[in-house]
Amino acid sequence: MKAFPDGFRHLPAYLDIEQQRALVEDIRAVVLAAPLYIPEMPRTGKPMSVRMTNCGTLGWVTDRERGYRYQTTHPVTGTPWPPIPQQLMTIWREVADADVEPEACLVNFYDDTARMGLHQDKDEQDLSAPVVSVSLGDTCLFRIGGTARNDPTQSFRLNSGDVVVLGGRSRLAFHGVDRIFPGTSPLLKNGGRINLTMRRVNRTAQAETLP
Ligand SMILES: O=C(O)CCC(=O)C(=O)O
Ligand SMILES: [Fe+2]
Repeated sequence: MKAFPDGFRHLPAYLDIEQQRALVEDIRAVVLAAPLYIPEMPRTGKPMSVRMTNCGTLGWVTDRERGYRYQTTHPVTGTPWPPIPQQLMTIWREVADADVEPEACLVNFYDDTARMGLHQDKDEQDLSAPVVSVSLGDTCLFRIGGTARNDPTQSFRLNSGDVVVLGGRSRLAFHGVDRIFPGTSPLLKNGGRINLTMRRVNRTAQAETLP
């Protein structure tokens, strides 16, 4: 048994190839409605290597001036995000063990050289719901540690169709993507990797009114 933090789950090959193909078609439609854009690091404006878009009532965006945030509209086109595809909502209901629905689904596209530095997902008000991630296309090397940046980390491969749940004590675990392994999946015609992360952002109205 690997010593991952409580609440971390890796579900290998959660989606079969037909489910993966159907999801890719859904994401193609999302990207047509809400094109991938190049996110910028806060303050420095340094472009990230991953291209992004979102679906859901809220989307996670970042640029030099305003930094990391959730908003209801695409930062470039100004239009509302398309809805989260039903297949993704079903995965959330199956694995999230939460009584709320996700508001945001971040769509990350990695080309062969893209990566994502070690970070926490902590821009959400509601940290009781997990982050649920779905991987499609080329395999990546994923790294996860503890809740402090310098905690020891472990690395493993995420393959197309894998689902990861960051919940409980792993909800604020540092994690990142060190590299993509090009040519490891035939799913995406032009190669690369898609990662979809569903997040609950706002606390529920019910929770706010309880004593
Ligand atoms: O691509 C991945 O597997 C992780 C993505 C991620 O950590 C994020 O979008 O916050
Ligand atoms: Fe993340």
